[in-house]
Amino acid sequence: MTTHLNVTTHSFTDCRAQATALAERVAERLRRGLAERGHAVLAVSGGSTPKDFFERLSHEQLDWARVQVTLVDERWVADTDERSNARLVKSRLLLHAAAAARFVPLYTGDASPEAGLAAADARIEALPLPFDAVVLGMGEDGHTASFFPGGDHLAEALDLDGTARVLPMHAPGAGEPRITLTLPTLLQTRALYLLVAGEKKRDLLADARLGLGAARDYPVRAVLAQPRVPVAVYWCP
Ligand SMILES: O=C(O)[C@H](O)[C@@H](O)[C@H](O)[C@H](O)COP(=O)(O)O
Repeated sequence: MTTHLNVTTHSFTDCRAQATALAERVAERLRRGLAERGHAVLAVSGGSTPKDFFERLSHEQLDWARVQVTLVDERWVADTDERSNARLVKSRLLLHAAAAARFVPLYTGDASPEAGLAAADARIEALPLPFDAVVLGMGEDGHTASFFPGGDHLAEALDLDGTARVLPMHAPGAGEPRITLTLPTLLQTRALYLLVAGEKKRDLLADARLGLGAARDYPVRAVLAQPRVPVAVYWCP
């Protein structure tokens, strides 16, 4: 098997500069989608790293009313919960110019991700994919989206030949039940970004790229090693 590592890293000494650069890049992608197709679709991650990027992106001038924004994954909690990625996107991204965007949540209000799966799947199916841009993050355990080590649907979620668009995920490190877009769904994108901060994550990513030691099995390696879409890593200390 040939391993393709089509990864470019953009390193910044300043995290605000990183957030600004990625916001400009993503806005450019959205503008191109609007110009060429009349609409654009963006999928973003939750967590703490993208906050500055979201705020910066929210000020970009473009026709947000024709942009749909969804999540690469969601913690199965109400959108009022402080762990909710929807809450984060609403409070940090869908403001200013970006307040006009249409948000497509993954959380359905059902009791479990399994119970909400069909409805969440229908929401993603209704999007005019491919995405114009997908922005991933990464945890220090090597997870990305909700592709957690030891996750109950991990193999299925990473299967490039799989047909599922979204899957539930339960994992020891996940905190709560999750729902996640699968890797083949995330790779239906015109541009793929991985936004990471900190030296520990930089080293982990370097090991994952080379397939060294424990990093060989980190779920993020599946993103770095896939042959379909180049990955642009945006890193700051
Ligand atoms: O809902 C989530 O947890 C995310 O989408 C997840 O994949 C995130 O990107 C990483 O956990 C990094 O999170 P931090 O930015 O908080 O380190």
